[in-house]
Amino acid sequence: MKVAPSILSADFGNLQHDVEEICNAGCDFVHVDVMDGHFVPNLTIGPVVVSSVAKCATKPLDIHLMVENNTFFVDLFAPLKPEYISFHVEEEKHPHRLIQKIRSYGIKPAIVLNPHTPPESIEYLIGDLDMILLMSVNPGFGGQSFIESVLAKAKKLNEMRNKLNPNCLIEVDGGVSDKNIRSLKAVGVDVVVAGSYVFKHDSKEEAIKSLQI
Ligand SMILES: O=C(CO)[C@@H](O)[C@H](O)COP(=O)(O)O
Ligand SMILES: [Co+2]
Repeated sequence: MKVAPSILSADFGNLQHDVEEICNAGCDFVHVDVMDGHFVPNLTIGPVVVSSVAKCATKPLDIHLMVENNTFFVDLFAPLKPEYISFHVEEEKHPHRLIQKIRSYGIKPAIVLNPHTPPESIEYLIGDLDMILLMSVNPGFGGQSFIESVLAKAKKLNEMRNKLNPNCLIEVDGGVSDKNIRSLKAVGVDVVVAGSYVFKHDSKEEAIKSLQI
């Protein structure tokens, strides 16, 4: 299991320190939550701050867009060369076109599904994706409780991707901890995002290792 700590739970007054700490502690990706105050009722960081994060991160960035105007934000973040840019399918009229645009920048495209969005909604996109991100909380905030129904959804999605695109990873984001990591592994999840669980631990290394099962 790969682990992407979400810097939403970092200390923004000491962001460089916290980014370096999770990278040195052995995380696989640095998860960056971009919120615009419209798609979700919260506002986070833009390309100025994320470019500082990119400079001190020694692990690849996993940018999670929670915004209304996806194309505008893809153009804004592409020069920072993240490994992944993911966007919410609920907020995109032309997801296939946006996947092509992300790939044209040399970035791996990923799609995010909110807790209520069925995996079947992306059946005809799976072949063009590098990762699918399942939200296991309602997007917008860290520190929420894990929604159990995502386990059945991940199981169904795992069957779909094994058939249609075995190289496409499944990522789960929200309320992930050592309490649910085994259940997530059992249904075929490849990558977990963990914000509050990692950052509340004194030893980031122990926290990250406890999820890398
Ligand atoms: O995208 C989001 C929230 O919208 C996440 O990436 C959270 O930041 C995860 O935080 P925890 O639930 O792990 O505290
Ligand atoms: Co996220």
